[in-house]
Amino acid sequence: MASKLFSAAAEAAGVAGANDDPLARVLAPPADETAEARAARLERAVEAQRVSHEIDEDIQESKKAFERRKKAIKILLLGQAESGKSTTLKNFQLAFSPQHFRSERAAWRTIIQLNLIRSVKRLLEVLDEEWDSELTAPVKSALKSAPSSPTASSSSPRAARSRSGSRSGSPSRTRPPQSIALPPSALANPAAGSSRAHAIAHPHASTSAASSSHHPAPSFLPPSSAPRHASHPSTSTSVRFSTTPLTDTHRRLRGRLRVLLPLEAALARALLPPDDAVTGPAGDVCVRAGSAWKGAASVLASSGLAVNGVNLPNGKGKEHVDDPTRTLAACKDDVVTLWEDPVVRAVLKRRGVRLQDMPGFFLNDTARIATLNYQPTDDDIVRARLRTLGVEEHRFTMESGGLPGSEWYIYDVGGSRSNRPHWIPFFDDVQAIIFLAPLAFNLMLEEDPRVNRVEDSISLWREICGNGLLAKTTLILFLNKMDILQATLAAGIRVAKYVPSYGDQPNDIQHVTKYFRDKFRGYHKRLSPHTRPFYVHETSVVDTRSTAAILVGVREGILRAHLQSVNVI
Ligand SMILES: Nc1nc2c(ncn2[C@@H]2O[C@H](COP(=O)(O)OP(=O)(O)OP(=O)(O)O)[C@@H](O)[C@H]2O)c(=O)[nH]1
Ligand SMILES: [Mg+2]
Repeated sequence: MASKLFSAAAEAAGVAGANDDPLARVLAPPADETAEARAARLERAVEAQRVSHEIDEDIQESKKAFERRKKAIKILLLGQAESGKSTTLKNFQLAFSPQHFRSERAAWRTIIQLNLIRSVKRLLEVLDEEWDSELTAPVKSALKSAPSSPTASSSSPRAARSRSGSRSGSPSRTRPPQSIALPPSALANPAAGSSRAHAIAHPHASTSAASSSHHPAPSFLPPSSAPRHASHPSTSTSVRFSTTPLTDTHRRLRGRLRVLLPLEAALARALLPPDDAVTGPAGDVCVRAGSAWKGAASVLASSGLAVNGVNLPNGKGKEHVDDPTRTLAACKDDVVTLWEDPVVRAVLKRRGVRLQDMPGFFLNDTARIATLNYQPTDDDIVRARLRTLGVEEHRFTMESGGLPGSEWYIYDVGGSRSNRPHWIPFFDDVQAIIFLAPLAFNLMLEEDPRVNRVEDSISLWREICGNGLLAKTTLILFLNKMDILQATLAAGIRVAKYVPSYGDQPNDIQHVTKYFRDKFRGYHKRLSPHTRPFYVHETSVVDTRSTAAILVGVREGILRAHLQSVNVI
């Protein structure tokens, strides 16, 4: 259309005065036009025609893309933060578009290094908390005449964090238990909070009730156990004495590993322009949807960085960043020694910290990852943690299976509460929702540590089931992280302690899964605007093999429903 206008103008310019077209008259060259002016005018007309062609082609392309998208199958991945949405997406890519998945391998190397550094950082924090708390440990009357130690009279920020119980391998993990408070028809009423793992008895715990009001509560006690006022200040005091099994060797290791700490921020800066790199609630690096982090990370991973500097791929010019790969490799043995040390493990256990439950946990693989020529395996990529912000669109062309060559769009969303309003615009244009709900009955939300994770998942599920915009959408529920549920139950953690209505049913995986599955099924049945089938799968999406088998079934089911809805079958 645009090109027709310009060609008409160019033609008119060439044959000015040859007809009565008013446009041609307006565009006609002046009668006394020189040869040079004519040449310049014709050149401009040709350029205008070229631009016009380009615009026409763009419009055609957009129309085709719009048509393609309209016909394509669209899936929305929903669920709370850390439920496994992005991991499910990676499984889709690995199963149905493996070439594309593997083309991003280099980008994930940097993220996995970041994940490893983050775990080391957390490990060092726990050791610091341990050393801090030994300085404030109270002792009883044997020392009652001793003056208070100046080191014990105030609390360090680390010790304060430790007391608050808000930090652990998985930040929500060490919260004192809170029972799930679901709507009346869901689970039972909340029960009073009680102590759990992190309140492991300390050798001096029994003395705490008498500790002085001038001294902070000992960090090994949950906040609820800490006395508000001292009843007998004269019977106890705090002095500096060693209660920790950690030794000078541990201090030396910690000292050497501190070199890793600045790398996290430096890598994040190198990966992304400031507007795209964001720090998550747990202080982790995350990126906004649509940012070019994969390109930047690939460049960073393959740039063969010099020891002391790197040209940043984000176009911000030169900045000096220690080569993370070399620094990590230099620290490899120290990280392995510290992580495998039985005393360190005992301290972690006593403090109720399970680093292995942290998203993006790679400490067990340090010897393999902290090397100069590390290349991530498929499993590493699937297990890597990068928080999603906003909504990411991923387009697939199916390489095999039903309807090969068909186009699929998968939308991966950020699951934390502040991200949820961004989901709604996608509701009226998707055929299926895969809803991920880990049965983390003993964990709290990171963004609101008062809210139990299963409670949050169930109330989200209720909203999805009852939403009118989604009345015709296929809902597929993944009860995810079954491997973690299995380990939690095997560790003797009882569901009834957090979900009183669970009662005295057996605390095994079959009964627990059935209990929660029935809750989800009940809401699906009761709240769906029209009757629709309830699809549910028990998944551990970090297990790529079993997930691939599940996804083949899911894909065929969605395809069939889609074809039925457009009356093809
Ligand atoms: N053990 C285990 N870990 C899992 C499972 N599913 C996901 N994870 C891990 O949990 C972490 C969080 O998974 P993600 O897929 O990033 O979670 P998400 O739902 O995309 O989270 P947001 O982007 O914050 O909304 C990652 O480190 C995953 O490797 C699972 O079934 N078992
Ligand atoms: Mg995600």
